[in-house]
Amino acid sequence: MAVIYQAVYRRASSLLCRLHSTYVRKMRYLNELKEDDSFCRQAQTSGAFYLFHNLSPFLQKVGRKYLVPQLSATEMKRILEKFKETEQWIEKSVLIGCSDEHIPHFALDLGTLEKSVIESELKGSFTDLRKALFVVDEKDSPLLASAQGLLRWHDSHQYCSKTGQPTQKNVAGSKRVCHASGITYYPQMSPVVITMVSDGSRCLLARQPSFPPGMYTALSGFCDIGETVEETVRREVAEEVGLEVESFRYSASQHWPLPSSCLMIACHVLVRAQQTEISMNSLELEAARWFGLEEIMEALKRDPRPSKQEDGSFLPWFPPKQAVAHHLIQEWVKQQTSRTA
Ligand SMILES: NC(=O)C1=CN([C@@H]2O[C@H](COP(=O)(O)OP(=O)(O)OC[C@H]3O[C@@H](n4cnc5c(N)ncnc54)[C@H](O)[C@@H]3O)[C@@H](O)[C@H]2O)C=CC1
Ligand SMILES: [Mg+2]
Repeated sequence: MAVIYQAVYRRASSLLCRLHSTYVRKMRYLNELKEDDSFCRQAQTSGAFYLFHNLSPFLQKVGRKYLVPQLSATEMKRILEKFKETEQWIEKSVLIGCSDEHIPHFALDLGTLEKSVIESELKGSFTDLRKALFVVDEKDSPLLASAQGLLRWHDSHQYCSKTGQPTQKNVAGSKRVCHASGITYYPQMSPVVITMVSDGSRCLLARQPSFPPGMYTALSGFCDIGETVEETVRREVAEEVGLEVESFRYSASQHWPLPSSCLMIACHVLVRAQQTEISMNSLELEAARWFGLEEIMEALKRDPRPSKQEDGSFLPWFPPKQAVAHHLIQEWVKQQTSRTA
């Protein structure tokens, strides 16, 4: 009965969907795949797969470009047969999106299979995510970030934290259930604010001791439970550089997978022009200082990597364009230049 009901429901929603835009149809289709295990299992047989090995994505270098290849279900089967593995492996995959034509996209971690064999078979290499994010085409880095974030969450949530029993993932990988306690676990991420502080004519950037030499970026911090985004921004700016936020403007957000899934919420704030003396928290930061517009524009021209001077010091440089911090710095420059024009 349930099967007939689902078929009727699907037929009715597909008729209705014809009236919707491509985007709406895609989102409805993905939602259905998440909610309906048998529909998703069937979709896996015609899906496209992105491969990972112990959370490192598979890339192919073609000329100077790094591509993120998709494997068809048939190619997946061939690889698994080579290892004498069954197609049940495909069930370990997680849904990460679909094409406009409704080809579902899955990510699959082949961590227990011999890495070098897959690499030579598919003519590419599993690449550390920290490198991969910055060498692939800009449109592919969010895909790698969300796929790896989801695979990492499944890898570290295989047991129920209340009963210690194994949890089972649904086919799409949008949740895990402990059948002993009835608890459903959903993929987690931590909200983090990233704040471009300005006093009206200068902006404040800082560095942590773990950053590569010379790299400065906007202040960041995890949201505490119960806080609003505005409260986190106000607290982090006070904690890290001892300044009072006067006004706040939301800019953009980004999923950031390092070291594990964060939702970066980027904003601009102004501090009181009469109170701009930095009192840096040296437990968290190694340096924090004001930058003028010209110095920022010079640093933006540099490659995003350390460049050592003859005297042993490093010129300031900023995170690459894939990071939302870069977007904040560019926005600040635009705002300052339009003001002075
Ligand atoms: N995409 C981008 O442009 C940027 C991303 N980030 C990311 O923002 C995140 C937070 O930045 P921080 O300034 O280090 O944060 P932070 O200033 O809050 O300090 C980190 C400390 O917060 C505590 N903490 C509280 N909740 C935590 C949680 N859910 N997970 C881990 N630690 C937690 C820990 O004691 C940790 O040592 C980092 O993961 C970093 O990779 C930071 C700057 C730029
Ligand atoms: Mg911080």
